Amino acid sequence: MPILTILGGGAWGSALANLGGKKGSRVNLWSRSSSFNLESVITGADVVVSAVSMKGVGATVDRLLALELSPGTIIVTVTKGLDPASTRTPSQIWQNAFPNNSIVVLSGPNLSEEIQQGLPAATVAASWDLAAAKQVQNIYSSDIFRVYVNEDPLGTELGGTLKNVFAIAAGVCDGLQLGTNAKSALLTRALPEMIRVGVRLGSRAETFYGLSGLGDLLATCNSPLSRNYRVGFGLAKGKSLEQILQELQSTAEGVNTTNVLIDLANQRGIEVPVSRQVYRLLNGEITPEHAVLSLMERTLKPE
Ligand SMILES: NC(=O)C1=CN([C@@H]2O[C@H](COP(=O)(O)OP(=O)(O)OC[C@H]3O[C@@H](n4cnc5c(N)ncnc54)[C@H](OP(=O)(O)O)[C@@H]3O)[C@@H](O)[C@H]2O)C=CC1
Ligand SMILES: O=C(CO)COP(=O)(O)O
Repeated sequence: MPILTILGGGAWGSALANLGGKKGSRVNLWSRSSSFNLESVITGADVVVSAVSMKGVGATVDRLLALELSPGTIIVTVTKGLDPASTRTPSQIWQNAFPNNSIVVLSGPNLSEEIQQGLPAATVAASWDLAAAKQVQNIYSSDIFRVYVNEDPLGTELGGTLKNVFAIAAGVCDGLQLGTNAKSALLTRALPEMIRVGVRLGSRAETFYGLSGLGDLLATCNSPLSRNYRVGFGLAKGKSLEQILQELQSTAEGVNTTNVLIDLANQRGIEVPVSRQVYRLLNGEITPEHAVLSLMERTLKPE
């Protein structure tokens, strides 16, 4: 029976603990408020899943570095964010800290509330080490959770990370009641923007057409269960970002991701028109209506 240790007892960590238990793994769920110590649940673990938000990744890596993690332990990262200081993804941070361990990215259209209700979903386990990805596939696949594998961890991770920026835009679109045509245009233009960034950072374009890219874009941009969508919706309804985040009482990674993405785009000269309007909106430079107008009035070009 595999031993699975989840780090982070938030919405997604809790759902992943339940999903892991369904398939018969022995599951430990650890969070900073746990009464047991981290070492006791790391020792002997076959798989350690990091389910903390971006702001907790550095501290979690440091905690594990202080312990003896076996090189045979697979590290799975499910965080959908970018590090503001280095612009690196969580899997890059984990790989850098643990060069001898296999790192697997688990990402897809996986709204935790639906999964906790037992509704069916699919996802992707991605790694340079395909055997490790397949091990995670076996541990997590069940009658309600179908896991695919691929060998593009960066593309898989960036799909789940970048779609949060567009989920904010989609929330604005729905909050302003712009209609189905506008929403379709937004989501369709979001995909090449994600691919442009992903390919420049070293991912494969085709990964973004799969579950972790287009799949997660559709789920998150169409669901009020998404916290990032709710950020955009709230802004369109005239609430301040501060008030929205206070009411959410949960993680909306898209806010930080937008800021880091614009840094990256500026450094590398990547064209990200939709993300740039989301950035200006989040930073109080424009109104939601002005953001829409700016996109409509861009220089005309071929599709
Ligand atoms: N909810 C969802 O539907 C999905 C979420 N994700 C991603 O998973 C990640 C976690 O999201 P979610 O569980 O929903 O968020 P929550 O807001 O529910 O939980 C936040 C988690 O991050 C941890 N955390 C926050 N700050 C720190 C810190 N400074 N040090 C250590 N740990 C910290 C918390 O740890 P602790 O438990 O110790 O308090 C908690 O586990 C995000 O990147 C999100 O994008 C991915 C797929 C689906
Ligand atoms: O990533 C998610 C679903 O795949 C969760 O989206 P939110 O973080 O916007 O709630």
